[in-house]
Amino acid sequence: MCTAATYKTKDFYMGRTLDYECSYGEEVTITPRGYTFMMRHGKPYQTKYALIGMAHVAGEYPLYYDAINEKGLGMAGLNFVGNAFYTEPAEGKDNVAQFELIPWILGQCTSVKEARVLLERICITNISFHESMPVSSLHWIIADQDEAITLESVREGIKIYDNPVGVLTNNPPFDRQLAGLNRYMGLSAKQPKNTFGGANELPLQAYSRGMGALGLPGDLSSESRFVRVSFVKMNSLSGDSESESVSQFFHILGSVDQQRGCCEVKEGAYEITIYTSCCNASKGIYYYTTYENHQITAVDMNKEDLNAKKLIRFPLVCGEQIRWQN
Ligand SMILES: C[C@H](CCC(=O)NCCS(=O)(=O)O)[C@H]1CC[C@H]2[C@@H]3[C@H](O)C[C@@H]4C[C@H](O)CC[C@]4(C)[C@H]3C[C@H](O)[C@]12C
Repeated sequence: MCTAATYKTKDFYMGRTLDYECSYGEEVTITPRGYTFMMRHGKPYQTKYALIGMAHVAGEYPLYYDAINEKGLGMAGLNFVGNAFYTEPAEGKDNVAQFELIPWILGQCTSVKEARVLLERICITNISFHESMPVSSLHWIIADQDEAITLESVREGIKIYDNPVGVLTNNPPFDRQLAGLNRYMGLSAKQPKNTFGGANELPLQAYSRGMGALGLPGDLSSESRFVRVSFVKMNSLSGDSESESVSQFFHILGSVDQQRGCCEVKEGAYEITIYTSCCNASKGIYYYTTYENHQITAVDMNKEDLNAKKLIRFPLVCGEQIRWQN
């Protein structure tokens, strides 16, 4: 399972949890401007804008899971198993393999508005990066400071949904996830009023704090995480400084954190939150924590040469960094 969310204070933030039972060996990776991608279906393509994100680097190829670009546009791919449907290349379309999609969009768009134009002629193809790698079944959130959309390639074709909550998890398809929120419209951060018996009121009491959100689902299913993180995000309050915003963002995604042992995917294998990211998309900073490193680590793309010829790679800092006080 995975969860992605956006957050706006003075700057625009976007991030995700990457939940899985094994890691593919990812690194924070900067793709500079003018980097050439050998496209599977067409002419080589050069990025106009630099991007920073989490990627598994194969040779000199960054296989991005999520990223932002230097213009403040962000994108994340989340599992969509059983619903994602990619096709053969189509005549007259921009044929883009699933693993090429993030650099294809972020390398040439400055906003969701521009991405929408590009997506009108896209065909996401079912070719794998390498025979040793499966084709991932994903859907994507694409967001900037003004709006967010969800992109799904399903059997009926390409679907683009406005995403007014700025949240994405996994199955079912996004329209059903969003409709699911209707069931929770009574939830509130305020204490509940007693309306239980209508005119025949019972003397019921709110005997504990937090009862306004009673019924908020607490389990790890994708639908429940969608509701929970949407509630937390929509009610979130923080100062707008960098540290207050980043701190609050990690708390938002903390509401869907997965602890080892709670979600068995096969005998003896458990899904965990491998990493949690928070990108300041306005400033080009990638913050992350890992399952075993709760200290926030950051990489600022603007401290690097964005016109470099090669990928700039940062292996993840893993292992708890404990600050001893005595
Ligand atoms: C496993 C990851 C998604 C995590 C997730 O959504 N978990 C939810 C599980 S479930 O639905 O609830 O069952 C996905 C997100 C991005 C994926 C990677 C990226 O797409 C980049 C390449 C693409 C290649 O085709 C496969 C390797 C890969 C390196 C992918 C491995 C894996 O599928 C990743 C890492």
